[in-house]
Amino acid sequence: MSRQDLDFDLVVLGGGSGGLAGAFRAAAHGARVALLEPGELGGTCVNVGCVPKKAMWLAAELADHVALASQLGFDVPASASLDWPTLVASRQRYIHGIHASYRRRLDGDGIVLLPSRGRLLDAHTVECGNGTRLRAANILVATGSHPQRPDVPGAALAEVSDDFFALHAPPGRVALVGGGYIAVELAGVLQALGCRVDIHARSQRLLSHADAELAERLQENYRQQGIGLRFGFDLAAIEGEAGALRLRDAAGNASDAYAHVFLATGRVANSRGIGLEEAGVELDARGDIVVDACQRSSVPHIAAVGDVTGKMTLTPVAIAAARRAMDRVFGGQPGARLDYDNIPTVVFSHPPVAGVGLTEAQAREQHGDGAVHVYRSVFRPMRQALVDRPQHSLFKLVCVGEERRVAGIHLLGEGADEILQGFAVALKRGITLADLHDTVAIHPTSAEEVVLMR
Ligand SMILES: Cc1cc2nc3c(=O)[nH]c(=O)nc-3n(C[C@H](O)[C@H](O)[C@H](O)COP(=O)(O)OP(=O)(O)OC[C@H]3O[C@@H](n4cnc5c(N)ncnc54)[C@H](O)[C@@H]3O)c2cc1C
Ligand SMILES: NC(=O)c1ccc[n+]([C@@H]2O[C@H](COP(=O)([O-])OP(=O)(O)OC[C@H]3O[C@@H](n4cnc5c(N)ncnc54)[C@H](O)[C@@H]3O)[C@@H](O)[C@H]2O)c1
Repeated sequence: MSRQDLDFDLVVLGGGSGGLAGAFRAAAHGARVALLEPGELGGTCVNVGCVPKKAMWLAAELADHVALASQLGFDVPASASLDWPTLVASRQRYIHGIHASYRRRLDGDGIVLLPSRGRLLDAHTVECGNGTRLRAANILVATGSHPQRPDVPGAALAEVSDDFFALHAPPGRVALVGGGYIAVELAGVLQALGCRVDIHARSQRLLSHADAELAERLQENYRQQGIGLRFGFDLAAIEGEAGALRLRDAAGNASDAYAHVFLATGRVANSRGIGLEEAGVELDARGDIVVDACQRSSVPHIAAVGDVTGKMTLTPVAIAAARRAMDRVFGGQPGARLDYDNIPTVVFSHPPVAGVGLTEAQAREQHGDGAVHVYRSVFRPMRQALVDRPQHSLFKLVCVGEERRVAGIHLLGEGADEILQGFAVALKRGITLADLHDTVAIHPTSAEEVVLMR
């Protein structure tokens, strides 16, 4: 097929984190690119994920700071009332600015934006919603994921994280089902903004991906803040009517009544019904697109990145994978691929949980108990100590071998979200405990605890 027979060098399905990053990088390499996005530019992250979530998290932090300020003698009420619509309006104004800036960049880079859902007719042809057919040498699938609802009676009565961002008033008494990222983040935000929250988790602890000791301490923190935690919860049904919903467990017990029930029970790839399997693209049992280390699907000129692949479903991962895939296809870098090891993560809880590398349990399993050395620092950040609050931070290093190579860094406490990034670079470079000790501390900070642990 010659270039003249094709409409584009690349058609991208999805204008979220991965799709936009892939389109921009391909265009930078000189490719003729079309991008299909039926919704708002920016996808989940910008519209119903990281960005609005962080805005709400910042507001929740502010609520806490107001209380602190009052204890420190400032003439402010101990609990300031929030005009929720004003907060939402500021948040949405910020998000509209992101949409506009993406539109300008697409225009500037000569990328054709089609406000349409795409469907593969064959391995080189994408059909838009209005029937237009685009022939492309390469296709990038970055269609993301959607919330999964447990298959129980009454599940439709409950809401999901998308609905949380559509709230125009504080939701009052709230149940969150799930013990992962979203349940933990929304619980922290809502409780800090004056709601009463219970988490109902199927697991025996929160945040199964995180170091167990940090998760336990976060649980203590959440209980102190008044968040109800129920573990081993097996959801059987959701009953009642809007405004007074109850959860029933498998043993038949009914919960208190809640004004809102939010399901945060994982997400499912947007991979069905868009012609992928018909075009020869392999999906696994969960519906994730199967890709190799270079993001190639089972059809080599069709690449996939981000949530639709189910691999580390985070925005920076989708972006990094997309850029490298486009460097491989259009940038003359045949070996370009993302290293999925040692990707740092942050859960925006109150306080945040940040981690990179192996948890203590993973290190013990991989290297054996004898080779693992764990260092901890438990301390009260100055802001908490000044008002004699009980909240402590827990910082933890997991080192392996005689040379004490740093294999994991796990931080729970205020500032953890900002502290980890630099240390994640160091861990990826293979530093040892001695390298940390050789670095002079910055005092007085929480971050200095990382280089002072012995
Ligand atoms: C509540 C919440 C909070 C989060 N917080 C964070 C965070 O703090 N940090 C972080 O790193 N990650 C966070 N995430 C995860 C992050 O949002 C996702 O990992 C990221 O958005 C994935 O990017 P993507 O490009 O794969 O998909 P998306 O960003 O979801 O983009 C996919 C796009 O494809 C479009 N699409 C779907 N089907 C088609 C089709 N057939 N044709 C054309 N277009 C189509 C969709 O409309 C959508 O815009 C959060 C997620 C949620 C839900
Ligand atoms: N800060 C961040 O980076 C951030 C924030 C939010 C979301 N995300 C991404 O989005 C993804 C989705 O978030 P999530 O919280 O929905 O998923 P998750 O995988 O983090 O957690 C899902 C939780 O739901 C529970 N669960 C599943 N089915 C259940 C059922 N039937 N009944 C009760 N509990 C059930 C699981 O045990 C788990 O605790 C995350 O895995 C993460 O990759 C990232």
